Amino acid sequence: MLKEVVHRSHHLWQCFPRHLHCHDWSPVNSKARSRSGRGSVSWRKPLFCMASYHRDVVLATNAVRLASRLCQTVQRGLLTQETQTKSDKSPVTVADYGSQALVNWSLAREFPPGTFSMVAEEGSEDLRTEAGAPMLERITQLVNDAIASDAALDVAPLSKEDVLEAIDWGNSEGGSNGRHWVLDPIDGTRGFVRGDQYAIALGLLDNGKVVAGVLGCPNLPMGSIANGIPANSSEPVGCLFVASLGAGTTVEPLDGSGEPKRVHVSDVEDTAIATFCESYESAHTMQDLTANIAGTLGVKAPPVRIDSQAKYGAMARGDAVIYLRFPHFGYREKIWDHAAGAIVITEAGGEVFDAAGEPLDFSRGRWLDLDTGIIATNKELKPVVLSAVQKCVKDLKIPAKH
Ligand SMILES: Nc1ncnc2c1ncn2[C@@H]1O[C@H](COP(=O)(O)OS(=O)(=O)O)[C@@H](OP(=O)(O)O)[C@H]1O
Ligand SMILES: [Mg+2]
Repeated sequence: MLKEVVHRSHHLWQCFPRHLHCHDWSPVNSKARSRSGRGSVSWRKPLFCMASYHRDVVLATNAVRLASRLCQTVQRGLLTQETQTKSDKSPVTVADYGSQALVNWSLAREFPPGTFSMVAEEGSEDLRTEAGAPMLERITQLVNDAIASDAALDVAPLSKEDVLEAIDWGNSEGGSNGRHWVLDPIDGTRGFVRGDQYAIALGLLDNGKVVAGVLGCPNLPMGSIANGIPANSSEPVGCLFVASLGAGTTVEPLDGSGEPKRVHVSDVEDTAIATFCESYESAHTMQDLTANIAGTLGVKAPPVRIDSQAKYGAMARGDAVIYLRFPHFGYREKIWDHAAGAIVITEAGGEVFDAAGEPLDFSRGRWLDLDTGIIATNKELKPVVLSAVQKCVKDLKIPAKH
């Protein structure tokens, strides 16, 4: 089946120069028909020529929406099955693999395998073993259910082999030359298991720079979370953040029920009224250090702690003014944990940098090679935040470059 899709995509691909695609999606959408009981992830049609990454953004948005559906299904099941313990990792793994397969499959409808590079978290090795067979069965079912739930996708079901193949399109090492997609199929695994925040994070690198990013945040309220995430609120949840170089950052409902709106980072310049956000999990960031930095800055509000790159999205629309992340000694950051989030912030007018004040370098393969920590804030506050960070890091005597 994939071969048929790839063939059609390849034909499309040959018709248009790279980065400047003026076609609508009629070859895909002409087959779409409305079927009762099936929603649509609102596949967008690019109608006219726009900035160079517009087409990539459209594809990425559709891919993330589709993967979000699968993740929502799995999380719902995880939280409702009484026999399922929350410490059981298997549902998470199923969702990770399924989300990665769907994003890769979606991109491969337009970029034939072999013509796009994807740096993603998962590989299919374990699923190819006898022990992995039941899991592969379940993933294939979830992937096909997600595709079937979309009225715009009238394609034959994927086989198990198709799913394995799609997962493995994510095995690129990235690097400083050319275009590389970067995917975290479920960022914030622990939040996912708890029933809290997580994100499907898809970025695009061009010659080592992040040029586009899409964050699907299925549990993030559309309204501000500056004062934390309200329990049992009637606020609509599910946000999609989209950013591309020079085009700004937008947020819209993940379910396609509303229009994208431009967002901007907070313009607060007084640290006494600033808020900061950080990882929910204390194992993921040195919360003593971040408290110290916040204290040095005179920040009074308690931290907003949420999982995943949903933090970057929340910050991009001004819910928090500062983001502080300081993993414990020895942890190496991976590019898929920050690529999409970083451009969501920078295109919203913010800055993302390490403790040396340098922007993050995504050109070195699967890992980020940074000085201590990751910090984000608005341009006005960067000098004062950086100075507080450097003072507190020095006091802590953390070895540089960890
Ligand atoms: N020990 C340690 N230190 C620092 N960071 C770690 C660590 N272990 C994991 N990770 C990565 O953190 C990703 C989760 O993002 P956050 O840390 O922002 O969220 S949270 O901790 O769940 O609140 C998480 O992403 P996922 O693995 O996709 O969930 C990890 O890549
Ligand atoms: Mg992650």
